[in-house]
Amino acid sequence: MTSPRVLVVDDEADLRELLEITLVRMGLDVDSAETLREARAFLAQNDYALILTDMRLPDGLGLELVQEVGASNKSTPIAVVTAYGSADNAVVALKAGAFDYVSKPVVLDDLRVMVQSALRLSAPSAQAGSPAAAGSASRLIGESAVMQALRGQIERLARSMAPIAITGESGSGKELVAREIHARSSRAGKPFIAVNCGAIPEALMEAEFFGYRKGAFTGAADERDGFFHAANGGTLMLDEVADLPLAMQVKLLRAIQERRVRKIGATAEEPVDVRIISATHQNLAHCVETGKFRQDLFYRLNVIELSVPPLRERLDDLGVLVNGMLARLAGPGQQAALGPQVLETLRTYSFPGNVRELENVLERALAFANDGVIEVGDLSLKGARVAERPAPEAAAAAPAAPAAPAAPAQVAAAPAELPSSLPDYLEQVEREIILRALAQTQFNRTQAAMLLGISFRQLRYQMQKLDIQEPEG
Ligand SMILES: Nc1ncnc2c1ncn2[C@@H]1O[C@H](COP(=O)(O)OP(=O)(O)OP(=O)(O)O)[C@@H](O)[C@H]1O
Repeated sequence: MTSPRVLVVDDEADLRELLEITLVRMGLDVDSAETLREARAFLAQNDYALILTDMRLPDGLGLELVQEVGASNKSTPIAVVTAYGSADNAVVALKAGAFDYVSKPVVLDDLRVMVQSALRLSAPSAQAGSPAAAGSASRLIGESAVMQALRGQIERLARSMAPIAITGESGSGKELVAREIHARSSRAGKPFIAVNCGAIPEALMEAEFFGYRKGAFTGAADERDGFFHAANGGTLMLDEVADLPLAMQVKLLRAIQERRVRKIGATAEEPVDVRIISATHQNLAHCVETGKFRQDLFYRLNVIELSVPPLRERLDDLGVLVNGMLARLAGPGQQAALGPQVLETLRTYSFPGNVRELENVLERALAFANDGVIEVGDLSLKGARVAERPAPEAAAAAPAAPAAPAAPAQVAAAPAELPSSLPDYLEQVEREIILRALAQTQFNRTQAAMLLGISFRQLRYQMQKLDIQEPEG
């Protein structure tokens, strides 16, 4: 079996030699070129598992090669060597389609990690074993034109290390898209860690992201890894990234730029190999304008933007989405289907909560449905005018009666004032109880969470969900 072949393009003899030696020691065959012209000649003759090019070459920029390789249909991973401190070059190269970059002076460990990652991409055996190549069922449902375009982008982006910023309304599928990118990448065998940046108390953030050494602070009884270590070799998704406090943004930028993290209480930094995907339903550029988000971190995270369209802009997918969800929601051996006009009714709804709301609507409707067949009356769509269902007593009183005909006008309204929407009612109750607990504890969320027997994070999450804000001042 022949060794994978790598093309090194660099006019600096010392660096070229260092790269060559390192790659040969990794068991690779290496060709070297000093100019773009030589590189093109090699590329015309051979297929490479990886191309590694310097940015500045005597007859042009390495970037040109990145673009040419990207435009060819070979999809060879190409990485650039960038000058020290030249974050701009790295970002520009990644935007142009580079697989990854290493900065000068080249740290050999970083180089090896990058090369191995590239080789996993080109190795046919590795691909055959990966869930992606096995044609693994994608959880991302949808055949509309926008979804097909999104799938194409996912496939392409899965082959690079470029940071991706996913935007889209709440519940539109941002996390699912991030998971899909990870699952289709050479990192699929390593962890995917999703972190809700808004749900971590500020005081714990550094420890959560970077970990800590034993004894680093009171309560640090054992050494602990942070998210970066946990995601090593894989993907770290920073969800609701706009919620990061400014102080943490600085530390995160450093970690992303240096690809190194220092645990609290540690003296040395440790290398981490993590692909960053960020997501937010806010307008991050606007957060930069208002000073809530650092421009430099924005620039680093936003190398590639991916936008997930809201469900109301891809209603063509409603049918397949519903089928996929019902198949999952129906218990084993049970059926779950839509009755007449249900799909049409769903089509008229705007789904402010997007796919997550659709899931919730179906789950709830299925709980009300007879024999697993959801009727229009089983749907409860916020603010939508949906035909009323017969009063529950009518159904309960005649359980044997098959599908009662349309509600007769004389069915009396329930005397005990049933809520018109159970979820809305429960939200209201939940809000009142949380507010009472917060009032009792002068808005000390830790204590309030304890009073309610839930974790701090759960409370914070519920507060966000119900839009409960701490009073000013
Ligand atoms: N295209 C899709 N096919 C199947 N399920 C989907 C699709 N899009 C979203 N979902 C489902 O909808 C739910 C919400 O998706 P997800 O958590 O990815 O959204 P999000 O945009 O990250 O939400 P948030 O902004 O609240 O973090 C999940 O249960 C997910 O599995």
